[in-house]
Amino acid sequence: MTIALGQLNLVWGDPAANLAQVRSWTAEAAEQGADLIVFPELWSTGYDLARAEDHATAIDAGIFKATASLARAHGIAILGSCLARLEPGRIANTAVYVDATGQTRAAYSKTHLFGLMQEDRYLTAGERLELVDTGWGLFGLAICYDLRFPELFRSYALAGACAVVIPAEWPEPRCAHWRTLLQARAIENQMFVIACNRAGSDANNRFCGQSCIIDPMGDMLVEADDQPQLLIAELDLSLIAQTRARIPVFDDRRPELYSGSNSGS
Ligand SMILES: O=C(O)CCC(=O)C(=O)O
Repeated sequence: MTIALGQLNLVWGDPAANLAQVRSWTAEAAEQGADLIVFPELWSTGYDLARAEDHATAIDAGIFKATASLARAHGIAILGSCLARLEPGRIANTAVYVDATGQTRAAYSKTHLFGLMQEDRYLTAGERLELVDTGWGLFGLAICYDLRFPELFRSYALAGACAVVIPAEWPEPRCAHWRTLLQARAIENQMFVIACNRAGSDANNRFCGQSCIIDPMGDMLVEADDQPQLLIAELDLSLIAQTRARIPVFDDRRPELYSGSNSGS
């Protein structure tokens, strides 16, 4: 499976300008043979949450519909998050996976809202985790701040995920956390971690880029710097079984000793 990461510099509050960038990068990724392209968190608007009411649409309309058409036109799956109107009065930061025929296969609303970006003021948290069957394997969905919650990743691993995909807008001052936590999630769960951050700045933050794909041993298959760029890497999914056979973490777990939501088998 070949995966592209579209590390864009976003235009604040301008879905048309951001969609134009997404269009051209999707075409390029498809030309280069990618099966899936991942874009950053809230790629159509950035963190323009004060105008969330204006930007949000149902996941079968607006920016989501345009993304589905793009996927169909180029025969490539697309994942990234945008503002979604889930029901009247409820707006969420929602990552949607559309397959290469333009079908919406999964929608995950960020379950851990990030107070530093005022998400708790404007958005409603998602209430469930979401796995998508990509045709190559099950991928778990997470968004940015979710990275700080290892239980979410372990839940996906226990449910059979071979990768977790993470669109993000992760600010520069905590770049070391981004890199370290992504690597830890890949190593501890012996799965692929596919993370697409944004580049550039908005009025409040500078973002660190460093989008990457990490394999089940924790090795970087591809890694960006802080500039806008399109990255492409091929995943060898057999590495998951190889890694788990060599270091059998999942056989050696002692769930009976753990408390909390991951105490099951
Ligand atoms: O956890 C962090 O430091 C960054 C999280 C974040 O920027 C987000 O969730 O949008």
